[in-house]
Amino acid sequence: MAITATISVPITSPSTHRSLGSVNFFIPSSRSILASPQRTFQYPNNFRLVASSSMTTESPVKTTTSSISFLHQNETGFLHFAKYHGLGNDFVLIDNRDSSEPKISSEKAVQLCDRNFGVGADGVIFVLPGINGTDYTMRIFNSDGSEPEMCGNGVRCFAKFVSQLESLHGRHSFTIHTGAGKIVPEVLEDGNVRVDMGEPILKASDVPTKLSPNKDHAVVKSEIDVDGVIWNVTCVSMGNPHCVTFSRKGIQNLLVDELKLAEIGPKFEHHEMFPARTNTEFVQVLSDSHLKMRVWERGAGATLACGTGACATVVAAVLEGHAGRNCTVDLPGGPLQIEWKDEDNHVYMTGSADLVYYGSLPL
Ligand SMILES: N[C@@H](CCC[C@H](N)C(=O)O)C(=O)O
Repeated sequence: MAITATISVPITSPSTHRSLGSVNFFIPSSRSILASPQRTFQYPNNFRLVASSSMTTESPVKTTTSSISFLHQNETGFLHFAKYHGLGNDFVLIDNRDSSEPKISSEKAVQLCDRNFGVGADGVIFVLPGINGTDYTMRIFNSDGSEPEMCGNGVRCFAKFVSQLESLHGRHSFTIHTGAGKIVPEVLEDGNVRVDMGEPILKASDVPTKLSPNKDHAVVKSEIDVDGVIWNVTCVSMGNPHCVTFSRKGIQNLLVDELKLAEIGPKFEHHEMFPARTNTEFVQVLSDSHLKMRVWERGAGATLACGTGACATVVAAVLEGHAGRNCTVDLPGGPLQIEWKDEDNHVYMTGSADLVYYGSLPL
């Protein structure tokens, strides 16, 4: 539950010194946070945002109308957004329910995602009107401006954002149209979100990968040469493509903390065997129900978590015989609970999604 401890944050135009609005910071409950006395944030278009004051928060307070009204502001010329994260995989969320076209371009999304000159995020997510009988549509731009089909952590953040926009309380669920088809998140009583992520796609040409299928049209524990090193990979699509590896020549169980991700990740992402590029998960098996994973994301690089990647990891672990269908996947940003159900072949993901703050930007 978010609270309403608010720092007064005026946005002023450097040229006219005119007030342009404000940003509210909502601090997650059960934490005590001391904001530094003077913090400066630089936003695109040379607008400067200065937060001064300090505060502590000690007890959870229910979200009040001030956060709701902040989200429903609609002066023209401003982009109102919410910043959320799912285990450190962070997103700018935009209420786009009044139009089926995203309010900002992919170029603008790249600027917003910049961690030095923008808000800083792994992607920008739009809440659009539903299509094909669904309640909402989700679209997302990666931080490089490309548009993926799906985002697991993003869909949990989307669910929490929609709950706030629609003032939904208690346990509730809705349907979301995505590039990966219909996705159904359920916000639980404890604030976590459980998502029916649908069926994994294993057919090589649909992932897509040019690696030769070796098991029922799928690529399971196949060798791939990446810059002279032979890795064993299983390819899975959760709507978006994933290449999962547990081992490479000479190393049966990867020690993921030792990997130089920034060096190896891009070589997988742009490998000729992946015509749509790929997300890559490097996985260490801790037990048959506990995996540790680091990810290099297509279009975003090394992130602290990847929901679709955690789902693909458990599917690959089952196919390679490393684990059972119900696993905890530890990511750098925290754990996800993943179940690949035998009965319906769907993958279910459960994890947190948290509000960081609300903000406004001149468009
Ligand atoms: N972090 C996301 C995946 C976002 C999309 C990905 N970078 C892609 O291009 O496929 C997740 O949590 O699933």
